[in-house]
Amino acid sequence: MEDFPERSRFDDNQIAYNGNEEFEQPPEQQYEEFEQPPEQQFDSGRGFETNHNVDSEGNEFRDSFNHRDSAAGKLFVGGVSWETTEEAFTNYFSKYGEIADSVIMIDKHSGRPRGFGFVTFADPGVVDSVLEEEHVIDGRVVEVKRTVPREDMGFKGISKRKKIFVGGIPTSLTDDELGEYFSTYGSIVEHQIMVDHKTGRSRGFGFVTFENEDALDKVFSEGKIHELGGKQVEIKKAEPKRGGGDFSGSAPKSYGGLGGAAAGYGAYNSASRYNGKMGRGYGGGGYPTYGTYNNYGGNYAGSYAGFYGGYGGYGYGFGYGGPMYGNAGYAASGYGMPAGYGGNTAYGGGRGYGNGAVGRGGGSGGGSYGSGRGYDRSGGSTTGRYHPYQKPVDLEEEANDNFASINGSPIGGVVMSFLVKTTNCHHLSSTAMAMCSSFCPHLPNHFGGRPAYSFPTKPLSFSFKAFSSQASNASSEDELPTRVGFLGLGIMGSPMAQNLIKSGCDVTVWNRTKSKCDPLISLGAKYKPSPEEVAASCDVTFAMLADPESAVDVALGKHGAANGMSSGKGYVDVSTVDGATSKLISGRIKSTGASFLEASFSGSKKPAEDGQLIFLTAGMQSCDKSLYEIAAPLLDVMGKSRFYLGDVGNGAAMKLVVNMIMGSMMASFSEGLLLTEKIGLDPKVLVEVVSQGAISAPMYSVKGPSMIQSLYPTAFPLKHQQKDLRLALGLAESVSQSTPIAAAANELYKVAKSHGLSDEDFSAVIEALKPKLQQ
Ligand SMILES: NC(=O)C1=CN([C@@H]2O[C@H](COP(=O)(O)OP(=O)(O)OC[C@H]3O[C@@H](n4cnc5c(N)ncnc54)[C@H](OP(=O)(O)O)[C@@H]3O)[C@@H](O)[C@H]2O)C=CC1
Ligand SMILES: O=CCCC(=O)O
Repeated sequence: MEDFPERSRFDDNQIAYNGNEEFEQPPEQQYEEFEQPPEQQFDSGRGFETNHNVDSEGNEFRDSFNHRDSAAGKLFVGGVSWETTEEAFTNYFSKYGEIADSVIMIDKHSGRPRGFGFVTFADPGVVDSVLEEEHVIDGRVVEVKRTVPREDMGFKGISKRKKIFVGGIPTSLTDDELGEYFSTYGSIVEHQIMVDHKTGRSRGFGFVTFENEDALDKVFSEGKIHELGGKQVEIKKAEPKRGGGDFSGSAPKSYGGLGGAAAGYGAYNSASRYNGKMGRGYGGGGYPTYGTYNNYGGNYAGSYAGFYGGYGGYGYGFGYGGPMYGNAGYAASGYGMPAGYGGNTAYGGGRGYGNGAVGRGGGSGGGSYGSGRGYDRSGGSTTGRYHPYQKPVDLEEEANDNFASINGSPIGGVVMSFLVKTTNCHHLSSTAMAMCSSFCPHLPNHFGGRPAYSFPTKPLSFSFKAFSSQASNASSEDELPTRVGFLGLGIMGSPMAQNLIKSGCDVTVWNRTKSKCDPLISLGAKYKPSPEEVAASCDVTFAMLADPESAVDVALGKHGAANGMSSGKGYVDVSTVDGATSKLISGRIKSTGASFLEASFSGSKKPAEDGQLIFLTAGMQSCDKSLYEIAAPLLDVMGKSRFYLGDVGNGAAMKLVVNMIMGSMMASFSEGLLLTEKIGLDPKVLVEVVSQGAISAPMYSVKGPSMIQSLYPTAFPLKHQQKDLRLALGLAESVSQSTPIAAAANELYKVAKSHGLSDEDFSAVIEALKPKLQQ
């Protein structure tokens, strides 16, 4: 699904910056290791945040008192309901003694509470008794922790910032050129463009350390955007790394998933530390800040939470990384919550799981690469080894990990039915692994896969060969084709084409409604007045059209793309269509001597903006192989992973199955929301409850709050969801598979459409269940 980069490009950083503006910190810092358990991260309270969340203008937080003077009586209070007012918060604690100060932290961007606060007692002596008790404010159990002055945490000297992060560095820029540019602001101690350790290619960002802070002031006095190597780069103050790095330890001291950016302490040693409360994942500060739907784990989890997940918001299992994205696994007994609370881009890559009775979260996420490796297989020692960049993964280790997670996962049933022996599958996730067939072919060298361990074999009834790959590994050696066409600039096509442009491709666009081309033209795209002319002028042409009819029309109609195709060119259809349509287009394109690739995808608007789509490709056989290799780096610009599913039609089929599930989930969720309300319960609480349990899905947490308000900002139009259900039902029919749930859901979407909700987000299906629409 939607919303949620390693590429040797700025997109890495874009996720952190452009995709979600919340984070103040460059990715490198977001991924720095923690050495503090969550409560200590909070411990320093505003003092801490002063270091980490306040931007260069220093205006993020209310600051009504000096924490250094008052730390003795100061407590951190986490898990505070959004509903709780400061007055209620203060009143609650006043029963323990005179309050010197109290504050609920507010997100500076959204103005919303961040789910935690601080209370300072005039008499530090009362703190112990407060800590001894359980606290419930406005119906919600809150966590109260002692704070520790930052001075005691070994972060001294942190304010001496002389280092900047530079993002968006053109890949052609050299280290020397970086140094040369910034040396005009002052003496430089060190400068470095970060490179992909595997390929040696620039990752599009770097660091410059000045000799003194004056230089820093000078460089920032000219703004955060500088022109370097002909491109605009963005500078940020960098935070010094703190210690830590290896989180190996014994169970009682282990942290769940030390992951990436907002990494989320998966389920921080829940049993022992939290007296048996399971799965208190301190996520990437996800708790209070619901992003928009589009943001999924992104905004939501990491949202404004300050850059180290654990610091800012107070996870409580609200971040994502849940089954759909994060592969946050579930322990067979008692889970460690679907911990991964990603940060900024936060699809928690988290592998939360645990084999013992003690759930260990596997929080992760954070940007794209939080490895979030915290887990505990047996209740014994825990390896919380953290590496800022998860990729490449250790196949064997990960395979084992994922096996554990699959077993207990709520999607386990589905996944297990796909489980087959895998060889040479470059593993991405449990889902990805599950997709690899026993016949997984030898991947092209650039896939770099190593033999993985074998899952228990269960034969597939499908004959396709499948493999998956994480985007960055697959195409690292490939060059981007220079001339790329893009047909269809709707909700999805526009951000996808935009990412191609930003990555340096020479993009030519066309859209039926020409005005939608204008923003892309202003970004540097060329325009051609017909699909035919786009195809004729490009090496590879992508099509992102509404439905089978428009996909056929644009590809095969008068002045359609096929007319401009010829040998050596490629056509990649990324629209959601049925297999038959895909085969029809493929056949006609191939008849021109060109190649065809099917590449539908999962993910919606925000992942499209963030280059985090999940491609479901097919059609590499025979003549299309080279197109696959050519298209792969382009798909990697737009997406985070690719599955290869075999013959043309399989990509479409997989996409339809995914969307069939999604459509039913949304319909069912809608019923639940309305039922909750009808029986006098708070649907907001339902959203919270769901988000903390096994059925958690980003979709619910992100869309739920707006659905409750009858708001449906469109990310995925309802009409397309109904189209996908219709096509999926056709697919099911073709193999005599019974799909009564999807059929019922389809009817609901049809009702919604008939009431004019076609262009609303598909979550508007809830309206079809409301009495006024049912009459
Ligand atoms: N939104 C989402 O979250 C996702 C959508 N998808 C799928 O991607 C496809 C596009 O989705 P999305 O961008 O959301 O949809 P939009 O409705 O926003 O865009 C549809 C695009 O198709 C074009 N189009 C429609 N009819 C015709 C036609 N007859 N001839 C030529 N062009 C036509 C539209 O042109 P014009 O601007 O002129 O109307 C527009 O460019 C759909 O198949 C959808 O199911 C897949 C994954 C996620
Ligand atoms: O086809 C649309 C899928 C939307 C999503 O994956 O969030």
